[in-house]
Amino acid sequence: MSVEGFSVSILQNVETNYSLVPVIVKGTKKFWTEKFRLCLNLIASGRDIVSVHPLTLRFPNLDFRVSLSLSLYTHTRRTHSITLHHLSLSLSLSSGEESGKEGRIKMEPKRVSFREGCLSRKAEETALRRYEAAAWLDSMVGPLNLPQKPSDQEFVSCLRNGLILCNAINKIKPGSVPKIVSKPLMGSPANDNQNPLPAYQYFENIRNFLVAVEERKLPTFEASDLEREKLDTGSVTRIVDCILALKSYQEWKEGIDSNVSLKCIKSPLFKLSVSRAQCQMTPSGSFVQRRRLDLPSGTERKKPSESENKKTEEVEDEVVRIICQCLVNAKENFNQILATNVTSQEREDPVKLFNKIIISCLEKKNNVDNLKPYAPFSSIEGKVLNDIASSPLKKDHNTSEIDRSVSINFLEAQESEIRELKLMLESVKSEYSALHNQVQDDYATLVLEVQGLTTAASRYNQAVKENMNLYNMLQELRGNIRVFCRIRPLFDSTSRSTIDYIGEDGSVMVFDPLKPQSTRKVFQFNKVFGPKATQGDVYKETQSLIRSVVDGYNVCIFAYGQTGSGKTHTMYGPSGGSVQDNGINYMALNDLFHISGAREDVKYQINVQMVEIYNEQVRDLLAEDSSATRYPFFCDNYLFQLEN
Ligand SMILES: Nc1ncnc2c1ncn2[C@@H]1O[C@H](COP(=O)(O)OP(=O)(O)OP(=O)(O)O)[C@@H](O)[C@H]1O
Repeated sequence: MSVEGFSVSILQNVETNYSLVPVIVKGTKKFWTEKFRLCLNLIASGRDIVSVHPLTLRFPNLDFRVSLSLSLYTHTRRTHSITLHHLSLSLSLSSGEESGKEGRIKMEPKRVSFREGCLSRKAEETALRRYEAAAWLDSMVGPLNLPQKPSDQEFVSCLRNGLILCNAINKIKPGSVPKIVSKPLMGSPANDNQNPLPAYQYFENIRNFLVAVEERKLPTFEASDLEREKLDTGSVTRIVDCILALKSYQEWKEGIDSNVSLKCIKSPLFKLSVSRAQCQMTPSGSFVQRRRLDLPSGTERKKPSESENKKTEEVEDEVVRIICQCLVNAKENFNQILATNVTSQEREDPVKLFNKIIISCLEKKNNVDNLKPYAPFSSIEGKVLNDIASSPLKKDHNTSEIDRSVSINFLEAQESEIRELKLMLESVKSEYSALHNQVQDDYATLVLEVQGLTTAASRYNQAVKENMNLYNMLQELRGNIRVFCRIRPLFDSTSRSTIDYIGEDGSVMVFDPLKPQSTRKVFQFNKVFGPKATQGDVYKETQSLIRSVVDGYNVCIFAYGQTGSGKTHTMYGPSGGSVQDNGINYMALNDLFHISGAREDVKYQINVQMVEIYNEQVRDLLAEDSSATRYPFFCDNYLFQLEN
């Protein structure tokens, strides 16, 4: 990819997944500074990088000998580890002759543990900030005759007499320190380390410097931090913070690198400062225009007075100072916050990690309390705070104390509701689990019952089928053709019977009553009904065949005999008789309707036809048309359908 003539090629290193960035060295120091920042942005884009910290560009001399020191922290999701990678760029180029020569950032990844990485990073950050502060002072009031990377001792010793600090702030804003004690008093040694000023003299400079810094609401330090005996990391850090704040103050005051800074530094404090600087650089420089730049339009209704402007600026400065202090505290307590408040899961996501650190810092009581005095502002000042709290700038970065307190209350309410919802969820889950178990039990019981019923039904059907088979098998065994003999009673009581003997085995013996000594004849039948046998006795022997008809078997029952032997009496019964005198036909039809009606799963159709065979002529006894009574007459018109 190409960025404004600055050739940047990002190559993927498969093993480490880092970027190698060949660059062509052209341009000025300022050009390089901007391009390297762009370059780092390109490196950081699209990667899971916890931090890119810090970027230090050194241009110690004019032969374009460039060194880049970069600590890149990346987070590996798979192993949940944060890895520190030291990147260094070393270009050794002569001025002019070797312009255009390619340089390359060398990657030297070094894996360290998370805690070690944090400690190492903090120490490195402290050192780099010290170098940056020294470089800036050198550019402002130098030369300081310090090494490129001064130690804490060297750095503090250089500042101890206060001359450099006072000159620096006077250069930013002349007259900030009206009187600088630069010469020893009578009888005192000359200066610096060989002849340091008396303590009370450089204390005068330091005190004046700190007063000037404090007037501008910038981070300060204690004068004792410069004392040799109390020199420690915290003291040096406060001094460095003060100097770098002064540097930022100088940058926005002069409007240098405003665009680049806005792009690279995302702090709302810095944006607010830049916005303020831009307002001051406008021709009118009015308060209204400043509001238009960084606050909503709601504050444009009333043009504030001069005193209100001043008061509003003071309020803004105080808010800015508190927020700045909050961020500094966050930086100093970074390790503690990481160790106590950040879970391993949150470390996976850089955005979550950043938000967690900021929220942990903002949750300190002091930060909220510091802003409370400004909450009840009812005039312009209140609007300023409200505007700051509600401005998109604040919402984007979650750093405003006012909005933070509202957010905390909102989050607490949300957490309370979430807890209640969780309890409800647990209750519903338990109820659902109980119902689910009950349904499962009922379902299992129902399944067992259905299975039992199915089994019983299957066995019942099987039993019915077996019974039917056995029944019809029994009918066959009893004989498919059965011949019964019924003996009609005598009409005349004086006449003599020809029946000599009726056996239980179906045999009957007959003789001639006029010749009692004549030979007797014996006939064998399936059963012989005597003269006293009733209609029911005769039908009882034939009733079993009616069920076989319903089971699908063909059955025929007919009477045979000479005239007046009682065929009609047996099959129909006597005319005008009672129900008990009904013949086989009536009783058979009654059973037929009864059995077919009991079997609901089968639909039966019953047809009745009545014919007479007389003198070898067949006649339909149910036909209404006498001409159609003679055979053949079998047609549907003469069939009587009797349905259930
Ligand atoms: N078992 C009986 N008990 C009492 N009376 C009977 C019995 N059998 C027949 N009879 C009577 O005998 C008479 C003749 O019977 P039936 O008419 O049934 O004979 P049939 O065989 O039908 O004669 P045909 O062949 O001439 O029609 C009838 O009056 C009938 O009531």
